[in-house]
Amino acid sequence: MRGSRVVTSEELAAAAGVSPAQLRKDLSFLGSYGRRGVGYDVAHLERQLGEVLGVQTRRAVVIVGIGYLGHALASYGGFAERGFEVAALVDADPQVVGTTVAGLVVEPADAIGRVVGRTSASVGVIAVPAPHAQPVCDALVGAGVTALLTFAPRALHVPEHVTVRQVDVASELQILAFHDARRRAR
Ligand SMILES: NC(=O)c1ccc[n+]([C@@H]2O[C@H](COP(=O)([O-])OP(=O)(O)OC[C@H]3O[C@@H](n4cnc5c(N)ncnc54)[C@H](O)[C@@H]3O)[C@@H](O)[C@H]2O)c1
Repeated sequence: MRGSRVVTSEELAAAAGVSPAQLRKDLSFLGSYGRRGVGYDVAHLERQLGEVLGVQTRRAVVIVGIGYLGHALASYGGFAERGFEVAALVDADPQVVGTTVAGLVVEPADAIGRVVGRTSASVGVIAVPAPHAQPVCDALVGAGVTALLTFAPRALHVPEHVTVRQVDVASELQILAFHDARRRAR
């Protein structure tokens, strides 16, 4: 697909791991219809998906909490190709502040307002211990962040205009264990 001008639903379906019929149906919901016998125009499809997913514009991301998880996230190279730029890193530990991680100097927690203002970040990633997650969330929201991804195992309270997604790997493992146990019991 990379470098191609057109792509068939069969090729896209194979890449996505779904059936061609399902893929055509899903894309049709987004208003994308391929040409019979030709396929989908790649550039057009990319634009259309970008519009629907709201990822056309590059978004700056601030990661708060540069411990094990924050380090791994900051060093992950895969966000840029999805339109997210890790623009700043923040931590409360004086031993961590001032160190360089993935090419960025870690900034102090009391600078969240300035950091968000400088980077125009609309996305905040929270990777601090659970008891600190709400104050960090409040600081990010107060600074203008409207989308939050939190790894802390704690429900966050946010105003209506803010979207929160919580990643809970432990829950995913529990779900996996549940399905595995059921399958073994059969
Ligand atoms: N969802 C998951 O599957 C999953 C997996 C691993 C960890 N976690 C969670 O992610 C979070 C981070 O985990 P970790 O292993 O990286 O922890 P860690 O202790 O290695 O790192 C936490 C970092 O947050 C910083 N911090 C603490 N309070 C802060 C504040 N108010 N402002 C800014 N920085 C602050 C600390 O200085 C530290 O560097 C924890 O809440 C943990 O429970 C979730």
